[in-house]
Amino acid sequence: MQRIAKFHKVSFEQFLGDWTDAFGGVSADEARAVYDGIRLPARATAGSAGYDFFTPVAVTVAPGESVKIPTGVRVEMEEGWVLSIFPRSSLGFKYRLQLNNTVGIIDSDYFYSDNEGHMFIKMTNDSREGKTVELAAGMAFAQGIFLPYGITVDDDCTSTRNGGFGSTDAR
Ligand SMILES: O=c1ccn([C@H]2C[C@H](O)[C@@H](COP(=O)(O)OP(=O)(O)OP(=O)(O)O)O2)c(=O)[nH]1
Repeated sequence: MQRIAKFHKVSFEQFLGDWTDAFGGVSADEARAVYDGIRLPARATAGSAGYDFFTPVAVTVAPGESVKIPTGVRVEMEEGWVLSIFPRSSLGFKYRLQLNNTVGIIDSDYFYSDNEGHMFIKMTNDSREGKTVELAAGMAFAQGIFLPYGITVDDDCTSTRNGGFGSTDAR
């Protein structure tokens, strides 16, 4: 097995700003308690491909609603690898819990962005049966799989990333 990456927490300052953007006014003490409880992604079994991402707080998503979760986590990867974020099958099967972007792509150079490469995961409860999703704090809600990728033989891209979510559109 190739060991090519390492998860880290973002700094508390980064987390506080992003958490406040996502959920509005929380005190620094409340945000600190959430931050201190953040668990880095982990695999459930030695044969699992996916690193489970855990909810920093309890999350309720009503049918048709979305939630953007600042994970508090960044990932350092060797060049030539990408972290792909997928739904957990169980939550998809039970609730049709979907990732808004269908699959999340975490580029290796995102780590060096001004936002420390803070990963966000946005999900929608697409239940057709009116089921509300209740995720307890610390529950695995999505999974990330490290995948190798190639580039074309005549690739001459030299630009660098700063940010995500359309940050490269201006190029
Ligand atoms: O679910 C996601 C998807 C992406 N990202 C971050 C990491 C990724 O490296 C960056 C950009 O993602 P992507 O390349 O998929 O988005 P884009 O719409 O093409 O934006 P950009 O122009 O910034 O590449 O946003 C997340 O935190 N969560």
